[in-house]
Amino acid sequence: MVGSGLVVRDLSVGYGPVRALRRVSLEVPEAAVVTVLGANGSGKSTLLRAISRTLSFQGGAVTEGEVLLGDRRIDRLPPDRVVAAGVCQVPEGRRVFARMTVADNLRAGALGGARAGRAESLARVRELFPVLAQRAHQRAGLLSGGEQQMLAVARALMAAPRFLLLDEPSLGLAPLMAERIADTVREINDQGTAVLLVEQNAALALRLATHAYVLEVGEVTLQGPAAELAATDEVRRRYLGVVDEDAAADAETTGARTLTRWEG
Ligand SMILES: Nc1ncnc2c1ncn2[C@@H]1O[C@H](COP(=O)(O)OP(=O)(O)OP(=O)(O)O)[C@@H](O)[C@H]1O
Repeated sequence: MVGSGLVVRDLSVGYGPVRALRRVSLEVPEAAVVTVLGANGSGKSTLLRAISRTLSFQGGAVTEGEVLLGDRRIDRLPPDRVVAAGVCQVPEGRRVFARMTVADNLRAGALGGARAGRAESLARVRELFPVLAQRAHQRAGLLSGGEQQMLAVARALMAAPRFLLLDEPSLGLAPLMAERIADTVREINDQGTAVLLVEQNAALALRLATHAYVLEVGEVTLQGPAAELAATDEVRRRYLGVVDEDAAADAETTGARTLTRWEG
């Protein structure tokens, strides 16, 4: 799969004098689910913004490194061209257009994608999220928090991305709704879309992902197969401890063989 995936290489990012990422490297193979775990402020959103080229809207800039999609560098493209290249971000905080209808939100999402695939994309999101089809003519601001998150994901899918960047999709949702979102992420991936998932809910993220990275203060400190990462003392204590002991216990049996510790 190497060669067609999304590759971040030695990426450093600053917001003025604030260094938010230091030489971060990561790979999302085609059709994989990869997760990035990290505490508040560790740089997770910054990483997604750097890939989607929306950093400048937040006053940030890449200072070194590159982002590749297959053999093509995408770190100099404007954000709409990144979408057209097949990489689409769902930002944190379910930013839907609250005054617009559900249907118009979806139409807005399709603007970045190829015109030819629009009907197909719409059929796909209707099937994934029947509730959005039922509420097509309702204002998006009237949807529940979980439904708004579905709409944010659906809107991104309208551009028919090959790589979906998800920023904390479970944030602020009740456990049952978070599970539904997780099921949807799995289904989206089953349909062939690769997912780069940023999450504070490590138990949920490690269940979905095949490969995981831990970011601490802007640096990758640990990476490896998700099951093996979930078995490490560090991840269990810092990211799984209180959240989900069952996941940690399951993971314990898998052992940790191929983890790579990154030394600064
Ligand atoms: N627009 C900005 N201007 C200045 N500094 C910023 C900006 N956005 C983020 N930062 C800083 O960059 C670092 C990384 O922040 P980032 O939001 O990427 O972390 P995060 O892991 O996504 O955190 P959270 O889970 O709280 O969203 C933090 O030190 C943060 O204060």
